[in-house]
Amino acid sequence: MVRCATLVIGPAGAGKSTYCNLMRTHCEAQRRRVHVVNLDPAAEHFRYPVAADIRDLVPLEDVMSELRLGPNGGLIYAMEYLVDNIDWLESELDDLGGDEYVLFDCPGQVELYSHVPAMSRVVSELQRMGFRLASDAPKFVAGVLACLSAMTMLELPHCNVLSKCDLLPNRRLLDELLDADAAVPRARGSTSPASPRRELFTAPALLEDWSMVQFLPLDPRDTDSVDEILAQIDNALQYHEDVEPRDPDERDEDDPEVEEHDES
Ligand SMILES: Nc1nc2c(ncn2[C@@H]2O[C@H](COP(=O)(O)OP(=O)(O)OP(=O)(O)O)[C@@H](O)[C@H]2O)c(=O)[nH]1
Ligand SMILES: [Mg+2]
Repeated sequence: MVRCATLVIGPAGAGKSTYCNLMRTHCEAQRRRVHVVNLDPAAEHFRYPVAADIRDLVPLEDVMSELRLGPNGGLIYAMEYLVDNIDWLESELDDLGGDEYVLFDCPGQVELYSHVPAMSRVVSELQRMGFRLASDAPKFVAGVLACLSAMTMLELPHCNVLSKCDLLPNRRLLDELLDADAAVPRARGSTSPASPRRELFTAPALLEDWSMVQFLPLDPRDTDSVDEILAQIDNALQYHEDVEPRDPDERDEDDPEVEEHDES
């Protein structure tokens, strides 16, 4: 049985849950079954069918009121509680059955990916369960250091997504920014005083020089941009190597059909 999963991480409001729903819909249109698991104890609304929900194990409100913790302390406690009760997640994931591709919609708090070991322990446990993992971070350029921190802490293949590119008034500027070969000579050769725009050109280009961080633009209206991200993740996970081909007419009884799901 192939078990592949992506951890979708990124700052609060970056678009993690939207990404999970978009990727689920996109994969299902290609007859690839995807499960989305909520690992954010503070989440409230879902636009995707939730295959497993950490709030069933440890609701954040209960942690905060019973232990008199604030939202951040409560979240860290909840993630550590998950690690201590990993059997619960293991059994939920076992129930999904079949060839699995799981998206984990993760909490946004950066400390979980920098100095608190809870998320890297979750990663180790998922690997012990036989999951091939990649992490996928919807972020903007300013998040690059947080992104590097998460990459080194989680030690997983990583695909960095620039979310919300549909909101850009000038997409050409972004494409120039992401074109490292063009940007480096321009930034290095320039004699003009440092400007925010020049800094923007230099930072991602140098990082790409060191093959550390690459960015993929995500425009939810552009199927090609979603395909490109999926292809990068599949490549990192070697997803297609072991997957059994499915009959195009085959339809599993438990194929998800719910398009809109609101827990509130
Ligand atoms: N235009 C546009 N809006 C987006 C995109 N992705 C997310 N949004 C919007 O951004 C807001 C936050 O998106 P979410 O998917 O809830 O972000 P999140 O990272 O899951 O947020 P938290 O779980 O609170 O950390 C919502 O209003 C989304 O509709 C995108 O690619 N384009
Ligand atoms: Mg979310």
